Amino acid sequence: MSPEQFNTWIRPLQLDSQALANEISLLAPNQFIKSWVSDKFMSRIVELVAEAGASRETKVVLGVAANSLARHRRVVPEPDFKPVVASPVSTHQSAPTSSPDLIRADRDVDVEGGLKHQHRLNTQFTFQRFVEGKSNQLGLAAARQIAENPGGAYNPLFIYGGVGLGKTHLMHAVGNALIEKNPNAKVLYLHSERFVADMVKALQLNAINDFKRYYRSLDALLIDDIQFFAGKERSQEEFFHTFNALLEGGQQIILTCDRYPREIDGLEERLKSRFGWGLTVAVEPPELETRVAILMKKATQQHLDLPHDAAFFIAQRIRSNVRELEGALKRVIANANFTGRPIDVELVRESLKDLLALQDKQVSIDNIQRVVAEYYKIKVSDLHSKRRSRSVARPRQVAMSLAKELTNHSLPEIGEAFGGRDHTTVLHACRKIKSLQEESADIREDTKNLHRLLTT
Ligand SMILES: Nc1ncnc2c1ncn2[C@@H]1O[C@H](COP(=O)(O)OP(=O)(O)OP(=O)(O)O)[C@@H](O)[C@H]1O
Repeated sequence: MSPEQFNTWIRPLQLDSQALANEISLLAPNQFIKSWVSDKFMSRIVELVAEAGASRETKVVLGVAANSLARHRRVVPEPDFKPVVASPVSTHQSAPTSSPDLIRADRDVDVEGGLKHQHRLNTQFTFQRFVEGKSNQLGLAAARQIAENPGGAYNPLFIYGGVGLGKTHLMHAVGNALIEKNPNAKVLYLHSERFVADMVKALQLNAINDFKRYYRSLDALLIDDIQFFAGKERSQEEFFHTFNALLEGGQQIILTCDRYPREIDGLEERLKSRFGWGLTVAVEPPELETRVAILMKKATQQHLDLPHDAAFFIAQRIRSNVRELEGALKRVIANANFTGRPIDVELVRESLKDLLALQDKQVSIDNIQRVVAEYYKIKVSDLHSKRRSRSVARPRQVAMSLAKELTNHSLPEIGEAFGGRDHTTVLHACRKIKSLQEESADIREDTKNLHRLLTT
C-alpha cells in the first residue's frame, strides 16, 4: 500500500472504544471512506487481526463515526469557545467590483479599525479548465463532490502535494462552483500567511472579535499552503477555534499543504489530527499523457493550434510541474506571435532552447527525485515521507547522494527537500551509498544508470 493510500484510507480510521467484547470496531469518518475500505482492504484487515493473535471469535466491524466532532470535543474541552452560528446567506454588503474577469472581488468587508478582507477567487480556476489524470483523480473527485454537497462528508478536505500541481486550482474550482450555484454563498479564499497577517492586525487594532465573527460567518473557507502556520502558535490557536466553529456549523473547509499534515513540524498535534477528520488526498506530478492533455487544453483555451507532436515534445522535456509546463507553452506562443510562424516541433525547440540548455546543465533536486522515483518505481512522495522500509529508504539515500553530487545545494537544503530531514541524515546517505557502491554491483549499476539519465 502506498503512503498516500494509507494516509487516505487507513489513518482516518479510529478504534471505537465502545465496541462489544470480542469485537474490533473501526470507525471511518464518512461513508465514502467506509465503503472504500470495506471493498478494498477489509479482508486484509481481518487477516492482520488474526495474525496479531486475536481469538477466533473476534469480529471486525466497520462503521461510520456518528458524530466525530462531538466525540472529539469531549476529549479536548475549550472553555472559552462559543461558536457563532453562521447564517447561510451573507449579511455583509457586497462591494462594487471593478476588477476584470480574472479576479472576483466579491465582497470587501471593513472590520472595525480599517482591517480589510478581500475575497478572491480566480475565475479561471474552474473544473472545466482542470485536466483529470491519474495523479489528481482522487482530489478532483473529492472537490467535485464538495461543490455538489458542501459541508457534507468531506469536511475538511485536505489536499497535499508538491508545488505547481493544481492544489490551488482545485480549491478555487470548488469556490467558483459554489458561487455559481449560489451567488450569495460567502466563500473566502486566502493564503495562510494572509490569515496570519490579518489576525495580527486585528489583534493590534483590538478587533479580534470582529475578526472571529467574520471568519465564522463564512459558508466556505479555503486556505492555501497551511504549512506556513508552522511555528505560529497564536495563529494556530485562532485557526483551531475558527476551524471548529466552521465544522460545527456545517460550513466547508478546504486546506492545501505541501506535505501530509502529520509531517508538518511546528504544527500542534490537535490541528494535525483535526485536519484528518474529513478526507486527505494527495496530488502527484502528472504523468506524460496528462502533461500532453494539459498542454492541449491550455492551447485550445487560447484558440491555438498546437500539433500533438509539439505538445509531446514539450511534455517530455518539462516534467516537474504544471506551472513550468504552462511557462514553457507561454514562451512558445510568444515566439510564434513574434515570428508569425506556426507552432511546430522546430519552433518549440527554438523557443525553449535556453530553458532546455539550462536544464541540461543544472540538475535540480526535483529532477533527481522524479528520475529516481521513476527508476525504482516508487512515488516522489515516498522520497519525502518518513517511511523507512528498504524499498523506499534505499532509493531515498541514492537520490540524496546524487543531489549532493550533481547539484550545488548544501546538505541542509538537500535534507529539507527530502521531507525536512536533518543534514546528518543526508551525510549518512552519501557515505552509505559510497560504501555500497564498493560492495554491491547492483547499486553500482543503479547509480551509473541514474547518473546517465540525469546528465545526458
Ligand atoms: N490538472 C490540471 N489541469 C489544468 N491546469 C492545471 C492542472 N494542474 C495544475 N494546473 C495549472 O498549473 C498552475 C499551477 O497550479 P496551482 O497554482 O494550483 O498549483 P499548487 O499545487 O497550488 O502549487 P503551489 O503549492 O505552488 O501553490 C495553475 O495555472 C493551474 O491552473
